[in-house]
Amino acid sequence: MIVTVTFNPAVDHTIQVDAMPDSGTVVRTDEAQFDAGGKGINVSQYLTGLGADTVATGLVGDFLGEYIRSELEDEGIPADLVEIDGKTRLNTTILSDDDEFKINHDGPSVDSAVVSDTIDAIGRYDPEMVLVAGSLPPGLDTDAIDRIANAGEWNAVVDVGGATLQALDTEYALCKPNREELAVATDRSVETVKSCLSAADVLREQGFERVVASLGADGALLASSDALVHAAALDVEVADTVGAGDAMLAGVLSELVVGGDDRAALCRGVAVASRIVANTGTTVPSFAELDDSVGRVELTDYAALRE
Ligand SMILES: Nc1ncnc2c1ncn2[C@@H]1O[C@H](COP(=O)(O)OP(=O)(O)O)[C@@H](O)[C@H]1O
Ligand SMILES: O=P(O)(O)OC[C@H]1O[C@](O)(COP(=O)(O)O)[C@@H](O)[C@@H]1O
Repeated sequence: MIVTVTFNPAVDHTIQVDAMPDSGTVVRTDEAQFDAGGKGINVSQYLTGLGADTVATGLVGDFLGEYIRSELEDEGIPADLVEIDGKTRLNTTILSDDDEFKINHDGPSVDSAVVSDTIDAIGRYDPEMVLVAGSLPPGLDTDAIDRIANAGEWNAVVDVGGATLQALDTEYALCKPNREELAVATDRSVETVKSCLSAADVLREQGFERVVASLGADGALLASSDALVHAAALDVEVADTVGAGDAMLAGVLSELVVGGDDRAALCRGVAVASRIVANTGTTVPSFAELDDSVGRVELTDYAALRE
């Protein structure tokens, strides 16, 4: 069982326009989508699609919080959400030609008492893994994440911003930075795949047993005590990349939780992500013939870099 924690869920509004408006003009479109989102919620959605056992926990409030609750229920995603007084946020992605513009709201202010409520919710499921993912709403700091990691016997996993990664103060089983977050967390250059692999090893020393870094169109890498390996991205027609990192992580965790090894986990992560980037928004796609996609992921071993 993998429990996900989203302290700052969002409704993802994805809108397609022919061209971005000029100042003072209006563009109209009939292509708009509203998805229940936030990183942990997305991971639980993809895990459910992959047939893995998961429960989504997190903080929701007001009408957009209700929308998230009802979407998860309609989609059959197990959830145990904590109700807050504030308003769940709306995050907007505008797709125009080949461009993608993302606007993320900070989210509602919350009281730190919600951390104990969240720990109570997690405790009801006795999970092997607990993932804390996404930004922190105003009112919470990195102590909230460390508290979750230390509250039970579970393997703690994080997918948070680079500065947050740097500020964490306990041991984690895995973290999933993207390229920019890897650079911020390590203060290192990440221009080449080799420099990303070295940065991932630096991050491991900061208290992460495994580092899985997603590198957009350059694929992903995994650094652990057993492996230093890069996987190329699959060649797919990209609709948008919203949820790509969450999909990668869902693929990786779904393999690790059943005892799969690092290489198999990385391949599955890349294969799952390739299905999501081919889809608009964060809708769960079909995972039919996923094993074929997993088999097409090309791995390069970089263990020699450590010698
Ligand atoms: N342009 C792309 N073509 C193919 N796969 C992609 C592309 N962009 C992202 N991906 C896949 O999605 C994964 C996560 O993407 P990334 O943009 O690094 O995540 P995040 O959403 O966390 O920033 C990548 O590791 C890759 O497998
Ligand atoms: O909590 P943050 O960092 O603002 O991110 C939240 C956003 O990220 C998402 O989870 C998508 O994440 P990725 O594109 O990084 O996979 C959206 O659903 C959500 O709007």
